[in-house]
Amino acid sequence: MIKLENVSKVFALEAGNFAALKQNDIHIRKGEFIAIMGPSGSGKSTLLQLIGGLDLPTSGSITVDGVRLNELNEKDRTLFRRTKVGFVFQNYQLLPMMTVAENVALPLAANKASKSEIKAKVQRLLEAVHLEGKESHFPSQLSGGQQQRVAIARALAMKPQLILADEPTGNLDRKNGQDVLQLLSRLNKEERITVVMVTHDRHAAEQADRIIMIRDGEVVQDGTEGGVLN
Ligand SMILES: Nc1ncnc2c1ncn2[C@@H]1O[C@H](COP(=O)(O)OP(=O)(O)OP(=O)(O)O)[C@@H](O)[C@H]1O
Repeated sequence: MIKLENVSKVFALEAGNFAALKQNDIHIRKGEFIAIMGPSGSGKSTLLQLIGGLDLPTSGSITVDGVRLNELNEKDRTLFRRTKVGFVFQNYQLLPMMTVAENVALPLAANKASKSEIKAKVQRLLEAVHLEGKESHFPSQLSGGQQQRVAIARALAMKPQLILADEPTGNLDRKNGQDVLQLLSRLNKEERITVVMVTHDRHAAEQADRIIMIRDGEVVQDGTEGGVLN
């Protein structure tokens, strides 16, 4: 599903070049639930951005669902992100002036679906995250956990094979965090959606099949080999 070969990411800074990721090989199978952990600044978000085609590696190759991201032009990379990947962020990234239904409908509207099609789909997506009845609410009228579930519904709108979640429970209390983790876990198990989640929270990481640890831009431990779960 996801294959990174010898992937490095170097940022050019005034003080010189900075390698945020250094020659990493990572292989993630379809249907896996992966947690990426590591200290602040170790390169976790950078890794997620590369897998999601939000940025390109400086060297090495990245293949996602048979697509070699290095070889896509800007337009195809945008299409890849829109159709293949659902992004979930720590701060939800909902549009505050839009209702819950309008937020979830955003990716569908961009795809020129008809109004009735969109309405029916939004309804189904909100049911899937147990937020039926909240269609006309604004994000500010929901709890953090509910907002994150709206963001997950939006991420699911295009039926992605892959969800990339960057600290999805980072802003949530334990109960709301649990709900969001359970939802990701259910989508992984029942819909066979591959989930790659960056987290600082050991408890959250334990939901995953495998934990990949990153330090200073390098994978230092991989759950399948190092048994970090035990
Ligand atoms: N666009 C950029 N330009 C320059 N440096 C960057 C850029 N993006 C990230 N970095 C640097 O790369 C390193 C890795 O950043 P990244 O955000 O991937 O870390 P992280 O592990 O996700 O950290 P955190 O847990 O604090 O979110 C950091 O030192 C960061 O300053």
